Amino acid sequence: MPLLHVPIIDIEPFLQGDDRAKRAVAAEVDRACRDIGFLIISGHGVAPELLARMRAVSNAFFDLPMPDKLRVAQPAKDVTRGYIGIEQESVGRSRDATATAGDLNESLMIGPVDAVDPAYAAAPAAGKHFAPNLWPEAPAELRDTFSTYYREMGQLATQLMRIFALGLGLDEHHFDTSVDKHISRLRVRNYPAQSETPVPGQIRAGAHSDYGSLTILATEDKPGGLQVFNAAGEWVDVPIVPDCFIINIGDLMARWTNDAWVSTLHRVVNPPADAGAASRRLSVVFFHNPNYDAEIRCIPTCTGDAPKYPATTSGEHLRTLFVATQNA
Ligand SMILES: O=C(O)CCC(=O)C(=O)O
Ligand SMILES: [Fe+2]
Repeated sequence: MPLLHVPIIDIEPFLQGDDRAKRAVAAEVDRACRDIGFLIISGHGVAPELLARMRAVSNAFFDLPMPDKLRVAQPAKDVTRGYIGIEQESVGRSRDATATAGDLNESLMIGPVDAVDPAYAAAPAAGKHFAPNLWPEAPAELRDTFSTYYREMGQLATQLMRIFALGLGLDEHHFDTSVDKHISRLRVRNYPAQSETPVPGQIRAGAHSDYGSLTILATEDKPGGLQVFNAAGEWVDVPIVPDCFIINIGDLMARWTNDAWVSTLHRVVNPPADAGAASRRLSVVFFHNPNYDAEIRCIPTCTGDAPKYPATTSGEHLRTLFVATQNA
């Protein structure tokens, strides 16, 4: 019987532990990724104060007048940087070309914060994955806080990829060289309180799956939250557990495992009409993506089946999916 709800897994024994403790964590994570593609982690070691700072600077940014936010507007559809306004994106289109309703959230996004070899960053295959970040002038602490958080999430994601490797029966360090120059994106999403009824079919974030290797989400318990589509075909709420992160795998990881693991459909629903006024919600989302030139070729031992997908690269896979969801 597959898991039908998102499990909570303490990863501290992996971060601290001996070989047996590590394998026990990896086995639980493997089961979650196979069955439902989502898990909640405790014992991750990230300081709650850092998250509190992230939330404070992010809310302060979204509270700025629109002209200030537009100073760091996303420069082009294939550049995953800057401010994206309400209804400018329909994430549902990554899976359903007919999903056109604009999502009811606004967001601010950054990419890598530390310099890599300039020739590597400027190579044609790098595309826009090392485009410069657009930093708002206010709030003043935003740049430092986002950069610290980005680095911290990069480290946590590397550990999660090690758990993944072990869970898939590979050497713990199997993915290390594919993620040492990761092109992850940190995106904060503000879901404003809802005073008007959305148009039919329009929700806070349309049903989609994430694109990359894994996502690390910190959100808050507000009316109108995250739901995942389980193996029984039901939408189930993801519980918000204090000081825990919600982790899910993305399409790239599913493809890498030859679909042994699932990149699960999820969405953010509208609050009930009578709770709309108190429903403002902030999500801090770290989309972990391997190096742009990491080759994503179905790992033969994951299923024993013939590869379902041709080999691709992380950079190409991500660019295609992101561009498809941006509205004119
Ligand atoms: O805000 C959330 O809870 C989830 C957001 C999400 O799924 C995404 O940004 O891909
Ligand atoms: Fe998502």
